[in-house]
Amino acid sequence: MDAAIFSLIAAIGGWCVLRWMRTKPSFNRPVPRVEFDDGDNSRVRYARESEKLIAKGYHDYLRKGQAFSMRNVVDDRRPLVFLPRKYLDEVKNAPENELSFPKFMENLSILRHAGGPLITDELCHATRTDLNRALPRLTQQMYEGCLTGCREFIPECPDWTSIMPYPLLLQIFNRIGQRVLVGPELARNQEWLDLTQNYTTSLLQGTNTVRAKYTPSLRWLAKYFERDVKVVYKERQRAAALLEPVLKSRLAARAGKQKQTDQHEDAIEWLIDDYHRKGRKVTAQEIAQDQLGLTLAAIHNTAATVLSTLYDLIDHPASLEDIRTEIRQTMEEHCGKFTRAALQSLRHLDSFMIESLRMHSMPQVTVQRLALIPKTFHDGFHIPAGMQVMFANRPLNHDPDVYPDPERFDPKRFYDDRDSGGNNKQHHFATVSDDSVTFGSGFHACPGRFFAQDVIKLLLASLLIRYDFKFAEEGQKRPVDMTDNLVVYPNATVPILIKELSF
Ligand code: HEM
Repeated sequence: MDAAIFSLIAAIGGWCVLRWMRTKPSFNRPVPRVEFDDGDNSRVRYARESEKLIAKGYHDYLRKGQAFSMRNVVDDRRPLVFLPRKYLDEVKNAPENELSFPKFMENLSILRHAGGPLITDELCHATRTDLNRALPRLTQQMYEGCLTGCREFIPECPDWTSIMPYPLLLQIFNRIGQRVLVGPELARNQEWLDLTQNYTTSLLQGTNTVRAKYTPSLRWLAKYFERDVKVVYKERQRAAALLEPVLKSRLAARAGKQKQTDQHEDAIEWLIDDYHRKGRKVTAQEIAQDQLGLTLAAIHNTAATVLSTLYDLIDHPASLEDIRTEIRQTMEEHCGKFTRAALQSLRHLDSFMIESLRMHSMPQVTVQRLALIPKTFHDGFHIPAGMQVMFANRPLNHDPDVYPDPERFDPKRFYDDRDSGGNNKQHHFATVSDDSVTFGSGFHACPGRFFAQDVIKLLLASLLIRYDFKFAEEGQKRPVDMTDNLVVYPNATVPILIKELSF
């Protein structure tokens, strides 16, 4: 009996040591930890001021080719490891079983424990392949969606009228986005629209609660006790219930060979295709998970990018006029319609959007990966399994070695480059390169960026040719951005003035 207890204790002890060894960071070179100097390194401080620390780490270490680490408020056992650019190629090309983006996301947002959708292969495939192929055919439909959205959500404003722009932009973008993602059956269903619009906020609330109240090993309990997490699960169930009849009818149409599939060009159809290609039956629960995953990836960050660009346009009235003229000319040339080619010819707008995104990029960090096994880089630098690695995006966009005079907003910074450089591809809004990682890099680079680019242009075109905008106060400038952990948002709490243009 004693021997059995002794063996059990020894086994548990051995398991603890092994676990400790797996989780204990063991870099083979110093990876300095960057913290606030005044000793206040609280969770709240990180949520609000992480930008300062990342900028400090970028300046003190990354620019010199050395990695640094920072507190990980999601899991204190594993700090966030920021890598210098010399490792970008190896990270972006690393296979999934070495450095994983989906696993990173799952860990960072505690998706599994907060009821959030996982990033599935099917949802990535639908975006990367099918959505991007369909985009040229969807341009005019999306433009009409923008016009209808503007008419429906923006109040009549023959004189200067105060509006809160973000909720309006969000509603318009969600309407257009859902037409492409979920298709015609639910794109005008108010319950679906409310659910998808609110889902990101519910999930954020759920993950914040789980983070704040539960240590990593007890997070699985949250779904039984936490109201915020129960709400997320309930919304997911409701999404599946709304999708069930749509899925049934689409599958029935396929079975009856009514050729109805030809009529649909949306993510439901692409997802069904992908599940079937893999020989799998698809359920409403799975489609709901993928639809909510797409909603999460697409809706808020694109609407916030429109808001951010609009703020910059108000701050630069001469550029706004140039862009308005460019849009009008393009529309005349294309008989009032929008094609992909017409969108691509909006070069002033494109250059302005890239500059706005450079100055105010929302993700502070991108190309984020979880090391599933230990990884050794070309120069011998070694990171242990379990580390979360990433690249600092915002400081790169403000690095004077990459962008001369980086704090100056230059609306034509990328327009001129396109003329002189000969390599037009280098400077389109959706382009990713080693100098521009706002949309990530490598295989996992945001597959929705072309869709985001097109809708942002269409929405701005619809707004600028119909309305004038200004800030409420004389001499007022763009409000200061707001930080929430690793994301920086345009401040959406400020009203602006809008007025219909007279022709
Ligand atoms: C301005 C808006 C957007 C920004 C700034 C943005 C940014 C990003 C970033 C930084 C990543 C991670 C890339 C990496 O780590 O290498 C990503 C991934 C992703 N994005 Fe976007 N995104 C935007 C809009 C969209 C839209 C509109 C969609 C869908 C229609 C979308 C779908 C996705 C998906 C599915 C992934 C995961 C890709 C994968 O795992 O392979 N995004 N996005």
